[in-house]
Amino acid sequence: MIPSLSCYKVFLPSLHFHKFISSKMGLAEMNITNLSMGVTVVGVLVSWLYIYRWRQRNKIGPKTWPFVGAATEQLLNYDNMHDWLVSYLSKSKTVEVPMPLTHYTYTADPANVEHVLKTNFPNYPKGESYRNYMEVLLGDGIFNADGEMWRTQRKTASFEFASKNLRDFSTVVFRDDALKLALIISRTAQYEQSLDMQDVLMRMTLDSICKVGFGVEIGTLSLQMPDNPFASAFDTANIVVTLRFIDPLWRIKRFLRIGSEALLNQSIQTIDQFTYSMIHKRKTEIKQAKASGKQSQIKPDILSRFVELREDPESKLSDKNLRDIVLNFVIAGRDTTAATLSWFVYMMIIHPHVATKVYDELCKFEAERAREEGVALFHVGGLEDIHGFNKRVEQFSQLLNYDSLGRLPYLYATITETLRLYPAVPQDPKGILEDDVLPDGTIVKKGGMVTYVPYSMGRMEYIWGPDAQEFKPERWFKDGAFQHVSPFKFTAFQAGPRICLGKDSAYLQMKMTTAILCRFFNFHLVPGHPVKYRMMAILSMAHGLKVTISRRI
Ligand code: HEM
Repeated sequence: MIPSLSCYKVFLPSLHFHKFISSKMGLAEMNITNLSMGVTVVGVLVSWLYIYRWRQRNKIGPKTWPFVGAATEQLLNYDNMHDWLVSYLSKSKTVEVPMPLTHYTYTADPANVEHVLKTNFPNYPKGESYRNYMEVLLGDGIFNADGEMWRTQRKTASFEFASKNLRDFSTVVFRDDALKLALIISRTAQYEQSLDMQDVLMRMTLDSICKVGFGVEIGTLSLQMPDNPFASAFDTANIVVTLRFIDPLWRIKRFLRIGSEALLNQSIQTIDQFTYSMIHKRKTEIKQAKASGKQSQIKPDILSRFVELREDPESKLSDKNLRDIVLNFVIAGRDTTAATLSWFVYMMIIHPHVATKVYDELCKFEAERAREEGVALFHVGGLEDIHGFNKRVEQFSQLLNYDSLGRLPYLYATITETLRLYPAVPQDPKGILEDDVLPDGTIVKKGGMVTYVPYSMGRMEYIWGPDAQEFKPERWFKDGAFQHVSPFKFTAFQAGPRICLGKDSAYLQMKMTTAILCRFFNFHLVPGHPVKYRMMAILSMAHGLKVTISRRI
């Protein structure tokens, strides 16, 4: 306790001196009073904070601080966020993460996931927050749309995706691009060089989706590995919009056009330039084809189909709508597939016994298919016979088509197992329109967000059993046959009315590519290369996947 200074005044002899001293003493008294008040306030604050945190001692999920909620903990764990969530969700199937202006609920409970994605689907749209974060990139495209706008796009796109024309066209595109990739890899092996597999896979899927989506060959997958401004801008935009989810200052940065938001602005300009030029090119080609009566020359790509739809008087599609549609498909089809393929290759590297089983299945398949087609397989005169080797790769690729690829169950299971542990969309947030109670009793409030977490779900023992964290394609088989599981348990493609529209197309490309890669190559990680995910909407590798390669016959 601090004593009051006034008790010393009685000892002072002269009034003048007294006044002088007492004025000085008054100041000191004030300072000490202030100090004592300050100490009291700090004391109260510290006690309050202590009680605030103490009351959360039994809480499962991140502990919060007043005003900022769990934002600090989430920011501190940002680079590791998926595993940070695994640590909480393994203790509780649902965790609450209060944030400054909103409230996040993360769940790995299949019953909750079914409720959100299907049973009470209308209550869980993408939501305003998601829309605000992503609009700059996705616009009004299917990924970012809700309600009627989503329903219309979904209907049209589902119809297009079901078309045999598009499937046949995609098969050819995927085969050509996988073959191109194989020849680049073969050359890398020949010269004993290293290669960033994620980079080449991103190039391959970008080329493919641009061909399937816009009908245009952009040629980023080539031996010269050309820089592509669209691809770099696209990656940057993806990273920055993901950062918005946890950066409370993003709106200010956007307003001031500084930092990450300035970078985003620049990237969007590059993306738009590229996309609008594609749209104009395709429109001109279609106009010319129609004017010369050569409708059959109109390509079966997605953009052409939507440009044609635009001519329907009922359709109100503007250039901006077309831009949003195609960009959404690029986002949907490019990074997801390339990221999955990268994790697949990594799984083959660290699980060589699985790579051997995949290889054995492919060799058997090759022999069977060659017999069926009545073709003699090229004889390769040893690993030095580069020409013969490349010819054999090409010949093998011709044996692959939509139907024959369906006869590789172990390969299919290996891709699926990769997606279980490394889902391309690791967490998927939904808005909340009205207060609701999830099946496990968690109350969710209007305006917050509920996120199902495929990355965590794939690792939960309460879903997959004690070996949940192991990479084991065999888990997908029962009595020798592949067993599909509930999409509310294996959530890599989402589930319910908004289930991924490109699932079959993605599997087609992944099977085509991995069949060629695993049949003819072994991959080895460059020593010391770190493999770690990067925090963005898609689960890609932060440092790429540097490998050396050996050929196998
Ligand atoms: C391994 C590859 C893929 C994975 C793991 C995957 C996963 C997903 C997921 C999780 C969603 C829901 C996203 C959300 O709620 O925002 C989704 C939606 C979607 N995907 Fe895929 N996807 C893949 C490949 C593709 C491909 C190749 C295409 C088409 C070219 C595609 C087209 C779509 C579309 C159009 C939607 C939006 C559906 C809607 O909102 O109604 N996806 N995908």
